[in-house]
Amino acid sequence: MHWKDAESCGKALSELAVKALIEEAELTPKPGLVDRKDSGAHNDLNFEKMIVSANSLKSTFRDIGIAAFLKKPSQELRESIAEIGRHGEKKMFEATGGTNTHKGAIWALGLLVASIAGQSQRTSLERIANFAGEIACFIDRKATQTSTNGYNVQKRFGVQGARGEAQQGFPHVMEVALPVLREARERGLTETLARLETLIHLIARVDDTCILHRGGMDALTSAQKSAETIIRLGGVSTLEGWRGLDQLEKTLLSYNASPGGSADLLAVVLFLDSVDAKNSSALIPESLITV
Ligand SMILES: CC(C)(COP(=O)(O)OP(=O)(O)OC[C@H]1O[C@@H](n2cnc3c(N)ncnc32)[C@H](O)[C@@H]1O)[C@@H](O)C(=O)NCCC(=O)NCCS
Ligand SMILES: Nc1ncnc2c1ncn2[C@@H]1O[C@H](COP(=O)(O)OP(=O)(O)OP(=O)(O)O)[C@@H](O)[C@H]1O
Repeated sequence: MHWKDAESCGKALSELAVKALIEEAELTPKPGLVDRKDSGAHNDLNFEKMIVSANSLKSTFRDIGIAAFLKKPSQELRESIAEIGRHGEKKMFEATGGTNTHKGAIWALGLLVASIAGQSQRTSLERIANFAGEIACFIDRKATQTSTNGYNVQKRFGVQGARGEAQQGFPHVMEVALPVLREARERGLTETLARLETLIHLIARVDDTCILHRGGMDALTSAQKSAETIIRLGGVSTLEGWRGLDQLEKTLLSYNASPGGSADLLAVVLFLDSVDAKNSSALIPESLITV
């Protein structure tokens, strides 16, 4: 995808980012998370709030796309999008009445929107993820919050969380989740099952600070083991694997914990997949497209 100006770039990318957030919320069932069926481990959240929150972020992603248009990773870029990201967090809290719905998603999708907007021509998802990682490695000198859940968990358990995932170029997205999604589609799974399979692989592998701060290391290890069991049983498209989802849900609820970080990374996967699809369709010469 490349655009004639910053505005059309920002608008196009923000539409794809918000669509990915809505698709993540819509995926049902999702163990421990808000979906169409219930609110998982979140008593202050529901499906409608997730959708209102996702839509409230349209201008945030648009503004990030505009600010990053044709810009290379730099300290200046990092700080200008951090400002927009923080403003987006404020909007999200206003839209949800104070509940955290999409903090991790604003961070990850914001960086990726900035990365794509910075490219002067169509490029690979690998390059996009690496470029986003480079932006994330600059220190935001205006960051004010120091005792967030993420920081506290990082200090206590030594895990890198959302910051590390982005700074390393989204390894769980690029090396785990995207290949699982594509392979599941190739095996003929329905889109819903393919996305659920992707989420389960993320839960099995990601050091999710949402789970850690609610339930500690026990909760994280138990959730990862439950997800791993589903994979070992053949995945969500087998009867045994499908039944394993109940066990994963029970495990998460017993710790009052939800895999919010994995859910955010699923939204990232859906976003990158839609960017890739747009890029490939743009390769078809217009003369061959019949409407
Ligand atoms: C770096 C961030 C994530 C702050 O982290 P924080 O310490 O507040 O952590 P906290 O645990 O409270 O939230 C992190 C969020 O990440 C998600 N998450 C948790 N674990 C993981 C993981 N392993 N991988 C990816 N995401 C994860 C969760 O859903 C959670 O909501 C970010 O919110 C931030 O710095 N925002 C400031 C604005 C900014 O710089 N924006 C950049 C441009 S958009
Ligand atoms: N479908 C979803 N359901 C619930 N959470 C999600 C979903 N998708 C993504 N998330 C992520 O999970 C995070 C919510 O996790 P959590 O409730 O643990 O955070 P918190 O509100 O900061 O902490 P706490 O309420 O425990 O003090 C959100 O920041 C959001 O990014």
